[in-house]
Amino acid sequence: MATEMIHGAFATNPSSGSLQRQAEKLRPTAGFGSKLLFQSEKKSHRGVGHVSLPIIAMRSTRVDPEVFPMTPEDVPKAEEQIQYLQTIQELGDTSVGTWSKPTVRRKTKIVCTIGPSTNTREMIWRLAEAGMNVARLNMSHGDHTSHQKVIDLVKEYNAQAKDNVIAIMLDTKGPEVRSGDLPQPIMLTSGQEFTFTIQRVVGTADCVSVNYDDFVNDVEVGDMLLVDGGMMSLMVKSKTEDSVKCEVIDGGELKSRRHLNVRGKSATLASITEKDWDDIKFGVDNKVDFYAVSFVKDAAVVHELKDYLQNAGADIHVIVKIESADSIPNLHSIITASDGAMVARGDLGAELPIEEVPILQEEIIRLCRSMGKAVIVATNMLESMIVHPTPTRAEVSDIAIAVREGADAVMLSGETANGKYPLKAVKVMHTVSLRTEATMVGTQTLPNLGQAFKKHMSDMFAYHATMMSNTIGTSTVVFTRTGFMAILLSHYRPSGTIFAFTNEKRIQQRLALYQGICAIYLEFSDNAEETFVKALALLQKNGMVKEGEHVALVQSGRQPIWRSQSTHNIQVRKVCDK
Ligand SMILES: Nc1ncnc2c1ncn2[C@@H]1O[C@H](COP(=O)(O)OP(=O)(O)O)[C@@H](O)[C@H]1O
Ligand SMILES: C=C(OP(=O)(O)O)C(=O)O
Repeated sequence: MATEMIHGAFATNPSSGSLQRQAEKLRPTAGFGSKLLFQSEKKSHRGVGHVSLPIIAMRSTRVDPEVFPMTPEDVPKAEEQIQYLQTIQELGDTSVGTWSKPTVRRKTKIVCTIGPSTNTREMIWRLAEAGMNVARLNMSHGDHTSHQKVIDLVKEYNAQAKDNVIAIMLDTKGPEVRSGDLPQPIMLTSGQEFTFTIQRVVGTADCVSVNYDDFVNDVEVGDMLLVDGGMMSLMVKSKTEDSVKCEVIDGGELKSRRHLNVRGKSATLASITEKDWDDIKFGVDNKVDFYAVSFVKDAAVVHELKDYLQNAGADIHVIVKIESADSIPNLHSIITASDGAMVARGDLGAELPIEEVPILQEEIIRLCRSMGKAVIVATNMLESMIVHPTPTRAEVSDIAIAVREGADAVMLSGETANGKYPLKAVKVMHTVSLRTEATMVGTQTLPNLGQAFKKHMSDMFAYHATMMSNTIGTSTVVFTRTGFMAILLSHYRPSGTIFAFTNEKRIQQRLALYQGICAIYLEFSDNAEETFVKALALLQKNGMVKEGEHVALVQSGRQPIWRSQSTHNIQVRKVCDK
């Protein structure tokens, strides 16, 4: 039975696309060489009911699986089973059992860009209370002093928060091409002539500077220039040594420092610029949790950054922004080298035809999930809420699609950075995600985690813990020092919350990005059982689990915590009053 379940984890997803098929080829074929023991234990502990279903794998050499049946009292009674099936039929849902009713928490995380609308103490607090999980600092704007202030405020918030800590993501400016400063916004009208110059000048009604000296060399007559992600477009008509003359095709209002893209082309600049290295060092000094690296084109740049971080002794995860046309042929190697990816739809939809964006979004999410990497969907999610208090129906659908596709997080940019309704935008994202997730219970297919976890014992335990918690409709409780096991569980997308206990504040903060994880700081004691009891009591005290509720409890991972007692351990426990 156990062996069949393991194979089930790697079953082919019939709806998979080409990238998934590629990942399928990498799937593990061999078993895990572990010994499974199903045994019952009736010891009662303070705040914890009977240990009903421990599954423990001892460290062992390869042996055939040996399965012991559950004790009769662990098998639900016949009438309970009938009631359970009736509930399933009524709800049209295959995972929520009658064993327990866990509290519903939002699983998809929310990334908020912090800017002039939200960079105060009051707004950081209110954003966090409204549902922000990750604060994003866009290094294309502001300076180190203003970003430092935000980092300090988030850390101050985290110091007093329990289960709701906020991760910090530093987004590099990268080799982005932007128009220069204008004294005030100007109107571009279709048919008019307009010039971009590489000279550092303040813009006028018919000319603006560009921040990239090779711009003149990179563009050719006939190229289509997109301003502000395609809000305006201009056709290149002629070039001189330092300027590019264009005809405005689609006009609009041009403001200071807007994105400039050439349709179908990536700038021939290194992905990490001198300014970026300076910002990266600022991130190391401030111990941020994630870098979002702009305009990554190949895996080499990710390796370069990871080497730098290792030499600096910095434990910061690297999220690659997929936004460059050049990155698409290298998607697999780029994502393999990284800790996760962001579908940066703004620049992506400017460098590539816009109709490619939803297709790439789906494929990038699928690829990340098959490889056990985090994935964020970004840009324009609630764009109209920058100026309006309610979203368009299309924006609501866009969030629902990202949630259904299995993104770890959805992101707000201008909506929270400089919009009029930042808190309302977060609330909309929260409620739409929660509502969508409620329709998905038990329907999320398990990802093929590919070769990253090939033959790793923890992979099998994550799979079985997910099966157990889905079958009986429980939350999962995991103990993790590095975050590895919690992240692995998250990729299996169990239907209940993953309560991840860690004794590292940094890990608690990092886990804020991952789907379904509620990370809680806890000092681990030398004794495993004492720690389990303390963790369940804490969950109960905070109303995260209720008396009578079951939880699936996991102790596994790359660095098992209580190594002397066992390396891997899954149990089902019933929470009961002291
Ligand atoms: N730290 C900041 N300081 C000032 N303005 C900011 C900051 N972060 C964001 N903004 C403003 O919010 C807008 C939307 O944020 P974002 O989408 O991250 O930027 P962009 O689209 O320019 O890359 C920016 O264009 C900028 O006007
Ligand atoms: C997220 C994006 O990047 P940025 O906001 O840095 O332009 C994007 O292009 O969609």
